[in-house]
Amino acid sequence: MSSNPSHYAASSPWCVYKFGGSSVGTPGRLPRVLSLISEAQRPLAVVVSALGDTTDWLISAASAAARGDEAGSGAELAQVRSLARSIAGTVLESAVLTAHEKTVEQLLAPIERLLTGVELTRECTPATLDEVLSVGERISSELVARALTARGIPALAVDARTFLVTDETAGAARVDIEASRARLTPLVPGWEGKVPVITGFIARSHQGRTTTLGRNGSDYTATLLSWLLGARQVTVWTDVPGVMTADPALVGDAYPVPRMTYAEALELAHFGTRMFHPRTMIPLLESGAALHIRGTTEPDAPGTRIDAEGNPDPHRPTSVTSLERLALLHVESLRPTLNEPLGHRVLQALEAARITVWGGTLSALAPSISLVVPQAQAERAHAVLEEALRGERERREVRVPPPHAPVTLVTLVAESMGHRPNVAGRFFHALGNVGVNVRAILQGASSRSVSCAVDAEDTAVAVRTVHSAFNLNETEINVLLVGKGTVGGRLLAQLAENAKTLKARHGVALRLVGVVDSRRALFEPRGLPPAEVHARLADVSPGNASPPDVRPLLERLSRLSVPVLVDCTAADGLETLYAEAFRRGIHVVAANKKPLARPWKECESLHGLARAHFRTWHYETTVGASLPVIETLKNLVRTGDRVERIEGCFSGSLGAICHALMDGVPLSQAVRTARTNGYTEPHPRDDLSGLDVARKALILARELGLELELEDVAVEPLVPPEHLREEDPEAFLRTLGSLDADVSAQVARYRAAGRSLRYLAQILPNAPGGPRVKVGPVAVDAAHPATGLKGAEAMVSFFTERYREFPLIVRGAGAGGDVTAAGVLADILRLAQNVRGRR
Ligand SMILES: NC(=O)C1=CN([C@@H]2O[C@H](COP(=O)(O)OP(=O)(O)OC[C@H]3O[C@@H](n4cnc5c(N)ncnc54)[C@H](OP(=O)(O)O)[C@@H]3O)[C@@H](O)[C@H]2O)C=CC1
Ligand SMILES: N[C@@H](CC=O)C(=O)O
Repeated sequence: MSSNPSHYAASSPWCVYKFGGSSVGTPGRLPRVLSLISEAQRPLAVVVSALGDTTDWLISAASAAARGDEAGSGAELAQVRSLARSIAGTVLESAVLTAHEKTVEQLLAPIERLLTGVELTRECTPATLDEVLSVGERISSELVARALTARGIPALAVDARTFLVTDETAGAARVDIEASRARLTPLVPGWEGKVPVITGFIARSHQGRTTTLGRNGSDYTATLLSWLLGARQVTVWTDVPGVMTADPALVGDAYPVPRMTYAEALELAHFGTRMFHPRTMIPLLESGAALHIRGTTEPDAPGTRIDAEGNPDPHRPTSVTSLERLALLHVESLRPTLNEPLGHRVLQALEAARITVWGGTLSALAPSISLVVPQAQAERAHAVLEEALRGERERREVRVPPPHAPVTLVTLVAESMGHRPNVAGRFFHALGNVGVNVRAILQGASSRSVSCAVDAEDTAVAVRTVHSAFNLNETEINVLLVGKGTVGGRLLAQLAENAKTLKARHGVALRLVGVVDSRRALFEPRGLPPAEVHARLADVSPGNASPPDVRPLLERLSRLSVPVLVDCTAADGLETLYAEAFRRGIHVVAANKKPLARPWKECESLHGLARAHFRTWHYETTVGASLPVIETLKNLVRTGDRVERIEGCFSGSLGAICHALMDGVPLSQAVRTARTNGYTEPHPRDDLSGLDVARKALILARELGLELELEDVAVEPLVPPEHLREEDPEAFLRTLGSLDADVSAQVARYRAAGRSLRYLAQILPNAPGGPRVKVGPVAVDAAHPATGLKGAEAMVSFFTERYREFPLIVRGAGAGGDVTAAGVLADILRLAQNVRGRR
């Protein structure tokens, strides 16, 4: 190839369009292709691929023939014929159609004969296969040229074999550019005033054999042609609106990159973008022509322009790719130094065995080596290394462990890598934050990309996380909500109300992907509109399991970026779900106190599990709804203060009930009102028994590091225990009526004595004889700080070494759907803040 770019620099008025198989071979799309051609500037050369899946069918036909399967081969060819006929039928009138069908038959006849030969010899050589495949593009170019002509656009079908000259390599031939130029030059005047519709992918060897140009060969034909014609621009029309920031199948928010350099495109092609083959770029690098990738379905969208300049904006988007089905090979040194560095020998051995090495890390001094190879070649590569390092292994100098597979190579292609700080830092920080285990790090020598090998199961989350850390102004959080009652219901409303502000002001895109209640489950990874959840859930028929099994949903949730399980139930046993969530890399935000009140050891191991998997478990709302009680306590402990006493009214419902009683409201009515206002637990018995307050006290005590159990909390219920046996909440409320008179009389006595009924909690970490925690009703005097509490107000006073004279007091609404939901939302946002990949 030429080493003198200026000699063949893009300077002619020619433009080149290339249309892929789905653009020309999907019913209904060809008319759009014809319109795009008719509107394009002239002179225009068009390159086409084979229609739809024609190439795959031809490959199958050849394989069937090689097996001697005449019927199978015929069936595949019948598909080729049928598609050619049906697509032609959409754009050609009957007279032209008949002529076209005749041409198709003429093109297929020699291929059928060739396949008969293959059947007889039971062998399809690569050269024969090239000949068979060539018919696909020839049918396509005949069709498009005819359809253009029929629309009054002069066009002619051009077989690229008339000018593209290659070596003899079958399957991926090398183009002889000078010989091709010599053949093309005399042909071009014949194209005057017409659109040449040229076969992509195929060429002819010096010896006159049909050859093909390998994967994405038609793109290569188009860029080669642009070079030969001196065209300034090649437009590749595809199904997608340009080169995307990530694979849209993995990342819903991926968007087209407006501009990039050839070098970036090459890097992307190398590391997994299936849109173009690195070879496609070579003619462009030589001539300086721009490559434009545009979508046939959105022809007015700008698409992606690839040229020498790329995008000068320092905040331009960055692309993330993934290359899957790989394996990681290690050579581990068992000695601090070796006599001879191994890198060269290792690479040489793998190269001799024709094993593709996608990348690796090795250094001149440290002998340990990591290499990424195709999974299909991993076992062979392992054997090759064992053999190559036999001496070292026998001397116990190195170890070659079995390959680790499957892994995926995740690559960030960033032109700015080399000249902007913290690109790699942000890449790894983002992955670390979502707990993706980076198994090996590879930085390209071009300093234009950074790659790492991750376990295959982490592919989606890794790609999404890196994509959002670099390309989105927001952190995307995916929420699975369990429980949609008082708190969960208000959370849904707040998600609907605040979504826009959260995105615009705080850069957080909160996506609700699933909702579960006691009977039904709904999951939609693309997101559920929170306002529609109640109606959508009502449409789901309850499954056999009640409550539904949430574990399969965790699997799906874990594949999304920043997955969060939000527990707004009061259900028992959710600790097992949390454990499963942590193991799967899912964060937990909970209003449910029960998992925190499990036996100390169990609870500690759950915290340990969260830490081990780098997950967070936020539960601020479990004490005092959205009052900052737990965070305040954590801060006191973190900053080295010594907590001497915690006390207060921890229950919003009991606060409201006591306050109503003092106002002369009967107990049964006070409890019913508290329940209606959403202050009580699903079963109000949990409040009146003191159990709910005991759980809160235990949660705070454990935050102090006290190894206490729920049974260690001394609990005095608000009403006598014999009235706390009814299981059904409604029936329970009715039975409370029998207590109304006694309770009212008692409260009247307190009032007469200038006292008020309050339900207090006290934690004494340093009490003589060991920590003491107690909760129960107290008739407090007028001077007591709890006397002033109104309605559902809660209050937590921290008496510490630093806050001895004047305690640190947290006070405010201690229950209610709205405040609690706001606290849950705040916990989710706190998590978002922590996991955010910083720019
Ligand atoms: N209310 C408040 O002021 C505060 C409450 N909290 C805590 O918030 C949690 C929720 O309270 P609240 O909203 O009042 O309770 P609700 O009874 O109003 O709602 C509970 C929800 O959980 C669902 N649910 C119950 N069991 C299961 C299960 N096993 N699996 C899946 N879903 C289940 C229920 O389903 P279904 O709809 O089918 O019945 C319902 O949607 C409790 O743990 C409470 O302690 C914390 C602070 C304040
Ligand atoms: N039932 C609880 C609700 C919050 O945890 C209370 O009354 O405080």
